[in-house]
Amino acid sequence: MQTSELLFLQIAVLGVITAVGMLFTYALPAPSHKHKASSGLYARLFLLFLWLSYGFSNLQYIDMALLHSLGQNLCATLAAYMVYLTVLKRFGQALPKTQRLLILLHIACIEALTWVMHYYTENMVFCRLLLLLSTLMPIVAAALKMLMLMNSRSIGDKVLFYILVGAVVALVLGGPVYMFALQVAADHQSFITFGIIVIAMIVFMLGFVVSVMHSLVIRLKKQIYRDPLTACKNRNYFYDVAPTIVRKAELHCQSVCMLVCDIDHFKSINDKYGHLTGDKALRHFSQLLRSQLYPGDILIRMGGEEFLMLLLDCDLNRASERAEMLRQHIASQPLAVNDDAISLTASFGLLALPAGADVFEIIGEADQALYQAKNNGRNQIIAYGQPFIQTPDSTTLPASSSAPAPGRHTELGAVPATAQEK
Ligand SMILES: Nc1nc2c(ncn2[C@@H]2O[C@H](COP(=O)(O)OP(=O)(O)OP(=O)(O)O)[C@@H](O)[C@H]2O)c(=O)[nH]1
Repeated sequence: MQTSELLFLQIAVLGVITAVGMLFTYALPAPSHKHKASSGLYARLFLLFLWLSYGFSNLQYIDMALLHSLGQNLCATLAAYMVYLTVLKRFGQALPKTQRLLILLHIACIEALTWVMHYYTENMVFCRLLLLLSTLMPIVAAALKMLMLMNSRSIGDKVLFYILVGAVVALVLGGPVYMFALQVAADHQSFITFGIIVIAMIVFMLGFVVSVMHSLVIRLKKQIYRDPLTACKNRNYFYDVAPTIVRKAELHCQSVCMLVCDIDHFKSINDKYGHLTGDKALRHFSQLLRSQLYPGDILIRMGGEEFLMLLLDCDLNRASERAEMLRQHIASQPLAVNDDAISLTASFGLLALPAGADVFEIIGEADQALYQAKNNGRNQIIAYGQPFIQTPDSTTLPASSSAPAPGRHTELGAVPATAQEK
């Protein structure tokens, strides 16, 4: 096979790889954010310009040196800027006007310098040096941008960042060797360039895809665990994540309390004011709960008007104080609807988690305490297995016969002193 045929074949194969890569990006889920959605376009343009730069690089073997240098420098620099733009758009950022002008100026300077060098000297060293610096600059800028914007907990972002750092290192160390020291026959050099470009395309596209897919997984996880009405965590979160949180707290020797609460007579709000106002009341209620959370606490809407809180690093004494404060806070913050004020109260079931407790089983006991609070007249707190009942006026009564029997969890501690003193 002749050299020209071989070159043509390599350009064609790289064209097919470019086309497949470009099609592949269309299969990626497009984010709704305008700038983020356009990152796929810039990734495709990166592939296209890299392919074109390979095409132009091969013109040197058929005596079209000026076109080769002008085309290669232009397309390789544009490909490097496409990497920068892909990163910028991945994080939803627009390209500032000044940067746009600087990029245009940079490209115009490169083309002018390339042309001048060709005109005055046969020496290609300057042209190659120019190419190396021109491609290096945008990749370094992309790596720095990535460092500033990336989510350090996202594996996808980390992969893309390390790929960019790898590209910078490869350009700095390998670029001069390849451009100035490698003395091989034309068809061999073209084949090496072909290999380098294919690797650059595959690695960059893989990094881009991993980064996009991983942020999609994070987004989906957020949605799966989020209650759309109140923006609290939902029951899925309780099933999937709560056991891990409790186990971690136990490992750090922290006590954990579970507080379930339920709005009293919520049905009558729906019946009297309608479902939309009922929804408003749920949002209002969840905000009241959220406003009383401490860092590390977890608030979950278990369904309907029932919420669950995991109070971390909090013993039963402190939890009963906090539940009482919460109860009073809810009762003192009616929901304003038109000219009306809908007063809300809630009933609470409280439980300190024994070491090694299964949260899925223990929630049944917290629910029993909650039902007890409802049966006792609502707007009160019952601690499961504790011989006291918290009444609406904050006085503590000894457990009546209707209170939950001190049983499996009496070892959790004595009646909270503060509650008894009140
Ligand atoms: N507006 C609205 N209502 C809901 C939602 N989820 C559940 N509900 C209603 O919440 C009401 C719950 O009623 P019940 O379980 O009888 O409880 P309650 O009226 O609060 O009475 P107690 O809990 O015994 O004090 C039902 O009417 C449900 O339709 C929701 O997302 N929005």
